Amino acid sequence: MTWVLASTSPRRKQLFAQAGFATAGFEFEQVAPDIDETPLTNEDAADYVVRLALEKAQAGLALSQAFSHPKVLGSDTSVVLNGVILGKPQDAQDAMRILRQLSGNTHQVMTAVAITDGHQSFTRLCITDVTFCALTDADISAYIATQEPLDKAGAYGIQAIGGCFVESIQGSYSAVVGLPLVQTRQLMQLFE
Ligand SMILES: Cc1cn([C@H]2C[C@H](O)[C@@H](COP(=O)(O)OP(=O)(O)OP(=O)(O)O)O2)c(=O)[nH]c1=O
Repeated sequence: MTWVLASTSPRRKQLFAQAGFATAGFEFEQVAPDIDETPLTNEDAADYVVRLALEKAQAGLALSQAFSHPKVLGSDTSVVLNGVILGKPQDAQDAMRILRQLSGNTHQVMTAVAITDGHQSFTRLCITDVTFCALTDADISAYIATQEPLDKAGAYGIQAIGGCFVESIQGSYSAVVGLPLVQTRQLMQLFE
C-alpha cells in the first residue's frame, strides 16, 4: 500500500507529512496531476473546489500505476469573495487588483481534499473565513515586490508575510495554507 500526494505544492507536501504522524511507517510518493482548472459555467465555488480536488486525485491515480495499491490524495484551495472565485494572480497587476478587493473585507478560503484508491473516493470541504485589515496601495506594492503572492490563491500566503494582513480567521488554519489537517487525517483513517 502506497500513499501518493497528487500535488506540486511544497506546502501540501509539508502538511501531508504532518497528517501522517500516527500512521505506522507513513511515507508517500508525489506525482504532478495535470488537469483543466477552468470553472464550469455557473459552477458554485464549493462545487468547483471539491470537483478539482477529486479530479487531481483521479489524475494522480492514473500516474501511480508503478506503486502498489496506491491511495491518492488531491486537494484544491480557492479564495472566494462574495461568491466569486478570485484564483491565482496572472501577474503583479492582477495581484494588486485581488489584494485591493481583500483589503478591509472578510473572504472565504475553500479547501477541498479528496482521496481515492480507484474503488472508493471520499472528499471533505473546509470553508474558513479570513478577515483582512485595511491595506494601502503602498502596503500592497511592497508585498507584491516580495514575489510571495504570485503562486498563491488569493495572492497571499497566511503562513508567511501575508499573515501580517490577516486580522482574524474563523475555521481551519491549515486549510488556508493548503491542506486541512483534521479532515485529511479523518479521510486517511477511512482507508486504513
Ligand atoms: C490563501 C492561501 C493560499 N496558499 C496556496 C495553497 C496552494 O498551494 C495554492 C492554491 O493553489 P491550488 O491550485 O490549490 O494548488 P497548487 O497549484 O499550489 O498545487 P497542486 O494543484 O499541485 O496541489 O495557494 C497559501 O500557501 N497560503 C494561503 O494563505
